Amino acid sequence: MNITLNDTLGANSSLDNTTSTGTTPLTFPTDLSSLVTFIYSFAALRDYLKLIVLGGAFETLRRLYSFSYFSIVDRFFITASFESDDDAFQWMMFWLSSLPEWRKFRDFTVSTSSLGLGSDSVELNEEQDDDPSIRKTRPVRYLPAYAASYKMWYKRRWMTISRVKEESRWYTDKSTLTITILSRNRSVLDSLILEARQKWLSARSDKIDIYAMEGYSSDWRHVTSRPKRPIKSIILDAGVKELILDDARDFLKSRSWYADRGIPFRRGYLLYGAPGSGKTSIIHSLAGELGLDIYIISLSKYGLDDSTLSGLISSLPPECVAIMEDIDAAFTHGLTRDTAGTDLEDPRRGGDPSRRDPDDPNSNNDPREPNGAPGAPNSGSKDTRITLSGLLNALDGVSAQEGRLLFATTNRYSVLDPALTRPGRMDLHVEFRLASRYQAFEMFKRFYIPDADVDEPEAEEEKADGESVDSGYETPTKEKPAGSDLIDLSTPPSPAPSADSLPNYNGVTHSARAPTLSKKQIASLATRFSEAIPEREFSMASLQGFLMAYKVRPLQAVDDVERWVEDKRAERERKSRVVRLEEGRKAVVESKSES
Ligand SMILES: Nc1ncnc2c1ncn2[C@@H]1O[C@H](COP(=O)(O)OP(=O)(O)OP(=O)(O)O)[C@@H](O)[C@H]1O
Repeated sequence: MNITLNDTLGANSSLDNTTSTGTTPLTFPTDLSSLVTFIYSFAALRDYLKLIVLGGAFETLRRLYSFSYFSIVDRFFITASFESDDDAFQWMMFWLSSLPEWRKFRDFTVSTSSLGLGSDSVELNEEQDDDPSIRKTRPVRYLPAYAASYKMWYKRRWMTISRVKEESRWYTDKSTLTITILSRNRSVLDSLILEARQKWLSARSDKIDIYAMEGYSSDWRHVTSRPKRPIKSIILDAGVKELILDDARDFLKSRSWYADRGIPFRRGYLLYGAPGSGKTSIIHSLAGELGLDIYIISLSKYGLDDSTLSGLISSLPPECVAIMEDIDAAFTHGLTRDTAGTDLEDPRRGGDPSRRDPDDPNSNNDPREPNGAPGAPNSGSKDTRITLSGLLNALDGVSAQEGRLLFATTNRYSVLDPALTRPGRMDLHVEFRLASRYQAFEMFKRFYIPDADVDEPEAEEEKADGESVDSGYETPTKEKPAGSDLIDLSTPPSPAPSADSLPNYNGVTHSARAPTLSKKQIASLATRFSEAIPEREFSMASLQGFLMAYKVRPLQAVDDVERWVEDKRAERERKSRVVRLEEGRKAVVESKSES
């Protein structure tokens, strides 16, 4: 093949099969060096070639650099990532915000989004919290900025911290915190994480964390942190609180005792009885007392099935308080072993606790005498999600978590299947009844005597000037009140105060309206109040509701309580008449349609 080069600049070359006059015929190079010379003779190709060689060299160098960088990082650095929906992320953020170096950085994301953080210390200066107007907004937090990389020393080791935003499937604001430490020893990371967790825990010793089920998965999600409720604020019949608390404490100390005997290390508590009698409150308070977090299992949650439930229970932490509220309400007609399954969303089921009147005896308050027809086996709905056997398996199957305290509550004790309530699943059954006079007395006292006084009665014994002060407390006697079979009651025998011995209201503002009463006067008023409350007829929640309306008017509360009792009784009578009428009407319609 002949090639004709018709080009002086090299750019306008043309190749021709024919040799023409005035052109220099070129033969195509057959060896490599003449090929290079041949290509090199084209100016444009020459430039391209230079570019390719240079680019290739740069790329090779870049790859070499990143390869060596990452092999050095792999060899000499430790990298850990923390995801924002995980507890460890919160520990790290809390720890980070407590470092003096953190205060020196100048590049932040300022956000009111909590990212699930319960930590206060990532917020702005605490002094500003005192301003009541600020509490109307969500707390502002300094978070590590997305683009920034923070460099600092940790235990004389170089460390960098960065945060990367993730596009999540669920469109939630998810991010990952990455920490890189210059160290070949992983124990540095271990100690950093332990330190962060310890800091987090000790800063939160007055709070409990509450977790709930995450969507349809078997994961737990941090919902909120709450201040611990003092156990003293729960007023129960004498001995009940101590019984539960001592039992739980004893259980937590007995891991090896259980192991030695081959007994699964789990404890179940069934709190049953009247609505508004303090079942939920005591569980929260107890968790605080034991320093455990709360995990709420909502059996009636749409989409919960046997395998999710089992996954949830097996992923509980080694020590925690798990709560199943209204355990009967998860099933249409109560739990029986024959229950093939139930329709969780059936609005017709009788167990909707929100619709019950806590003080209405017709509303199924007394668990021993349930109003509705209990325990009818479910015929098996197509919407079945959770079954009794699924629940039993989750409670004590092989995957059930060891070390947890499970609290189940119900207002309808008698509809529960014995398999569910047997020892091993529910080891301790505690009944909560409507308020006794003792409880009414104690509630009144707690309501109007400031906390500090209630918690430290000894401090009141002697005044600074030596004058003794009656704390208003009576030593509990062994005498039992009429109608109470559970309690040791201290009924203060103090006489009702005479009208002129009571102070008058002395101001117009909210706080000034509250008269200054001595403990003795409060105790006397509490006696009058409790005498007006019929034994076991009203729930503690409704007594609390009544007193809330008299927040700073204890005298008026005592004056009005009898009328309130009458009104409540009349209202209850009215309601039960309506129910009877409706039932009568229904019966007539049914008998007509049958005939
Ligand atoms: N024994 C009690 N001592 C102090 N407060 C109480 C007591 N019982 C109820 N309360 C108050 O009543 C309210 C409702 O109480 P709680 O939710 O604990 O009742 P419950 O028995 O769990 O009711 P339900 O069965 O309807 O869920 C709370 O605000 C709580 O402070």
